[in-house]
Amino acid sequence: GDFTKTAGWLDWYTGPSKPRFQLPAGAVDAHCHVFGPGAEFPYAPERKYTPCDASKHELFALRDHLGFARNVIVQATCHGADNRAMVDACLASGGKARGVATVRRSVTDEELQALHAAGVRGVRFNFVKRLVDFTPKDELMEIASRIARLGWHVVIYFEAVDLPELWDFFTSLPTTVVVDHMGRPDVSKPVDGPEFALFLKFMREHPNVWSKVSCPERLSVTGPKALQGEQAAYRDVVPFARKVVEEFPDRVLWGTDWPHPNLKDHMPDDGLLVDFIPYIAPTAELQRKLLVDNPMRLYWPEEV
Ligand SMILES: O=C(O)/C=C(\C=C(/O)C(=O)O)C(=O)O
Repeated sequence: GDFTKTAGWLDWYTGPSKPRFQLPAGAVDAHCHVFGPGAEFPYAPERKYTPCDASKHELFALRDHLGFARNVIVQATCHGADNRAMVDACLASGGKARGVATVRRSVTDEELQALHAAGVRGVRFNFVKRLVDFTPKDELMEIASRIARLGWHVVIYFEAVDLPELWDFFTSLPTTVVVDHMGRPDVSKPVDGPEFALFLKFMREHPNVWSKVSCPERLSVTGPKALQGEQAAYRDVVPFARKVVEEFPDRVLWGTDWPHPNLKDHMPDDGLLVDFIPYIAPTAELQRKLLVDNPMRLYWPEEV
């Protein structure tokens, strides 16, 4: 396959800083990926980008460097419905990683059982048009019904402008639903404006809906530069993420999103991303729920 990087696709940040923020014991990086290595785990022919290789070894080294105890490894679109790289990393983690897979309606019950045995606890439905082609809703609902019987949840990735048209489908899903990156709000709009209000309504009216308050680097207009003094990096994202954490403290997750696919203008220092957490979860209790209690309840319920 073609292992060259797509134009402008940045490699992840080499030598991330040590976070100043001390993660609580047992913290979970609840959104990250492994890519390839392409020679062993080829990228999907239908992919819309070709990443650089990003192995389980580098992921686990980052986990230890930042102070996380566990990972949730999410299938990315560059591997399509070929979950082998993610499964390989889960199996190599010694029980410290769970997975979220991508499956098609053709997946067999035996394949689902094998994914469960490897530590998979959810499937991912991606609606971001630059990443995937359209999948019929009846196929997705069929998959959701099948995996619900395994006790799995559905992770959804979509852009805020598409929430209205996806609303009926999302609110019909028969499982816990976890939204990636708050549904990508436009943070140049007011946090109390109608666009973000629709997302908050989605969570308010549907207690089965959770959200990751991750990826400020994807959403921010002000960027990674912090103002003098106490201002956070990606300060324009803080009001949005903090609102979700404070209103739904038991239904939020956080992740690095390493190795940060498809970022073009800058590559975040993962240590800096961890230092963003206290700005959006300002108390020790909120931090413990966000980083330990919530991901453990969802991914390692047998240990809670
Ligand atoms: O990694 C992310 O969560 C975000 C992106 C990519 C994917 O999720 C993917 O390829 O599956 C993106 O916004 O490009």
